[in-house]
Amino acid sequence: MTAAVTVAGQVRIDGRALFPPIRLQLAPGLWTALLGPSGVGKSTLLRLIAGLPIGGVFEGRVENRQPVALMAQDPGLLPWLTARQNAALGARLRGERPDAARLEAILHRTGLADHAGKLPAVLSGGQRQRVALARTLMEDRPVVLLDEPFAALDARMRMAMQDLAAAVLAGRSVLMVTHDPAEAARLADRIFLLTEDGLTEEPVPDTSPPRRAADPGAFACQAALLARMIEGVPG
Ligand SMILES: Nc1ncnc2c1ncn2[C@@H]1O[C@H](COP(=O)(O)OP(=O)(O)OP(=O)(O)O)[C@@H](O)[C@H]1O
Repeated sequence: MTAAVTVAGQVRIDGRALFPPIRLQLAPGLWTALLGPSGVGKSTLLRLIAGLPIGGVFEGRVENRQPVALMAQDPGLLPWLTARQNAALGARLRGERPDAARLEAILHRTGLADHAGKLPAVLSGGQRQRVALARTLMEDRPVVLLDEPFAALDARMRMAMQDLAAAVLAGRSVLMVTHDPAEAARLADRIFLLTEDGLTEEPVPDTSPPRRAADPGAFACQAALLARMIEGVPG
């Protein structure tokens, strides 16, 4: 079993700490979900683990850093490349030939086969997000960081893409930021909630992910998470 990637410390933006010192450990080979209010620093934690610059000062360390694939909130597609070329971008940037069979299979499984020759400008928001997902699934990395990866998808497509990601990324250490407690309850082996008060680990269902949409344990987990997420909200 590979050592767990861990981010420990705190982040200051303009001198103000976003949250008290935390220690977030990814479950090796499993899915970890991270929820929390907008602006609390979830994407910043992903960028720290990816070794990318952040908008503030990090006081702490990242332990057991490993090669990552990052799917950022913004699909970040190159506008002059087709969906297929964008999906294969990682290999091209490394000067490698993309695995053509794998590329076509992933384009097919992300529902992009009929759109693979189109430029991002003529794709819908959900199609663009699926190109970014396809690009991430093409990468063969031990750690995969997903920032709200299914947020732009309709309910049916979202569930299909969740199942696809769970299958393709089996055995990877995945950290997924999401605002959707149902998504966390369906996909995660471990769930954390980050707030201005710190990081807490939340209970997960006792079944293995990906869970059925109607799984009673996932429903109960979703309800409990929602209650935790709106604690202190008036009304
Ligand atoms: N490049 C930057 N320069 C300055 N401040 C930044 C920069 N990037 C992020 N921030 C600030 O850092 C804080 C945390 O941002 P971050 O994107 O990590 O939040 P988040 O929890 O992912 O939010 P959301 O759920 O809305 O995506 C926010 O207050 C944001 O304004």
